[in-house]
Amino acid sequence: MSVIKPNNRAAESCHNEVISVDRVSFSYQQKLVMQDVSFGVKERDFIGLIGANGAGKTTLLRMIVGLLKPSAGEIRLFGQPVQSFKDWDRIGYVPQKNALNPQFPATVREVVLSGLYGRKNMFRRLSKAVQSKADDALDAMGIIDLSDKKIGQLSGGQQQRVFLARALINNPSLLILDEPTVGIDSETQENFFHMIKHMHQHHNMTFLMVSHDMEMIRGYLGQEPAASAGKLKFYIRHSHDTQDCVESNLAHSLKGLRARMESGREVVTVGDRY
Ligand SMILES: Nc1ncnc2c1ncn2[C@@H]1O[C@H](COP(=O)(O)OP(=O)(O)OP(=O)(O)O)[C@@H](O)[C@H]1O
Repeated sequence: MSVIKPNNRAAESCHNEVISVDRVSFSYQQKLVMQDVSFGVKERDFIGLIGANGAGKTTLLRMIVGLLKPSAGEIRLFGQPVQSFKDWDRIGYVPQKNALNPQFPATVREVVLSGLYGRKNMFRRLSKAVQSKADDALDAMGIIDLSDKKIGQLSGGQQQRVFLARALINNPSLLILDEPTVGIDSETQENFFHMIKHMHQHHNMTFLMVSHDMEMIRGYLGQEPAASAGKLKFYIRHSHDTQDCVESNLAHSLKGLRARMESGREVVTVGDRY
């Protein structure tokens, strides 16, 4: 049995849990891939998931995004069981890269817009607002100039940026990335990591990322895994913005106090408590 207890510091934080994996096991037919795995991801955490080939990393991500069903246990997203979760716009998922056929007919813009397919009928004329969302995502990835190119004709690194732009079009708060830099040259890899660190630190996004790039993982998330389950290892960097937790707790107390005062249940003179 491998159980990762939700991390203590994260459990104390004021941030909500965005992913909760509770005693999950999974088998493909008779083949047991993982057993009794538990872990939690809080808002603004950055989790690096590491493990040897075949350890079950992709399987775990596919269960989290609802593409596979656990054989046992439960997964919750933003507090909802994954099987009844509807708010997929809050999550961007970039699956493991597959080399695209150079004849693949879609343009970069069409691939990015397909991130909205769940909600939009693509046969309708797209509104200006939707087009501008695509522009924003393309711009954020630095590929706006490639908008009208066929995606199959781009390099691996450029294609990966397109898939990330597709995941970003809904402005998600959680990004799940499965080996996003496989097959990408080291300079592009470095730019890519720079970009996602920036999104983590300045746009308050939460990340769950599978990677074999130990240099990046150790450099950003620490030298040692914070937890492990079977062959899976979890490197974790929490949000350090304790200040906004303090402010959020204070705002919460003040709101409660105001409500009590308004209902006449409590009389407080300034200076009584603060
Ligand atoms: N569709 C499938 N049917 C049967 N077995 C599968 C299937 N997909 C994966 N497996 C097996 O499940 C195990 C876990 O696979 P998974 O792809 O989750 O591993 P991984 O840790 O992501 O590996 P890698 O680092 O190579 O991407 C492997 O032994 C794999 O062969």
